[in-house]
Amino acid sequence: MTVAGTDAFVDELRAHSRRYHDQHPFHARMNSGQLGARQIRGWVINRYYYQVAIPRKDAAILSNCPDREVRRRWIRRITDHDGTAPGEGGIEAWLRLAESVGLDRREVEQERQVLPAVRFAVDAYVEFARSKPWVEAVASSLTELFAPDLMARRLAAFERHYPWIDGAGLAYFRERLDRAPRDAEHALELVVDRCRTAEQQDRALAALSFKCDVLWSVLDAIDRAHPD
Ligand SMILES: O=C(O)c1cc(C(=O)O)c2c(n1)C(=O)C(=O)c1cc(C(=O)O)[nH]c1-2
Repeated sequence: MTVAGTDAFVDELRAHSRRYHDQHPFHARMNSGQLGARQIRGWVINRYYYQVAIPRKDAAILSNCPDREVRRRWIRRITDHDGTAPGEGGIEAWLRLAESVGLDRREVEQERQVLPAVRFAVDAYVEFARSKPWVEAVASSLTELFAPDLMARRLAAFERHYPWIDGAGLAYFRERLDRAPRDAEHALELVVDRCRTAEQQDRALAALSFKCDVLWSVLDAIDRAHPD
């Protein structure tokens, strides 16, 4: 569909919240305390594959982006995930989450238990960033507009329903509460600024739809593999 002014465009981007993976039945069960330890572990193991793909996806955006100002801000996303020294960064925090749900970090890092459909979906996201114009790849990151609400609900749910998980393991989600809005605001600014024609706006909307599908497919695969 074609949109006109900036407000209508932003409204359409935000309307993708209806397709965000917070609506997925697996997340609904997670947030209402219905998942068992095996299901939580399966989710953490598979989501690790997404976490390690994110900085590679962001490096692909940087490599396609000729604008120095944009690169200067975007590069923070990579150091947020990788850290700047051993023992730091979001991926390390995810591994601590893995340990606090009872997993062995080496087992998680080996990625042997990652489901084929999760690999396909996450690899498709990285490939999208490599092969599409950088602004479209930035638009695909805009699911992060919807992430903070889900993070807040997830934190509350883990503390309330899963007391067997060490609270220190939840640091990753606490950090995302601040970082996701910062990152999403920057991405939204860029997309609104660079997508002026109806065609550019349609491509940005399609990129965001694609990303909603990536996240949904990841959860479909995890849900199917861990019915109980
Ligand atoms: O747990 C989640 O529900 C969730 C969702 C998303 C998202 O909406 O894409 C991201 C993350 N977490 C996340 O941790 C993260 O670092 C991240 C980076 C990106 C991105 O597309 O650049 N999305 C997300």
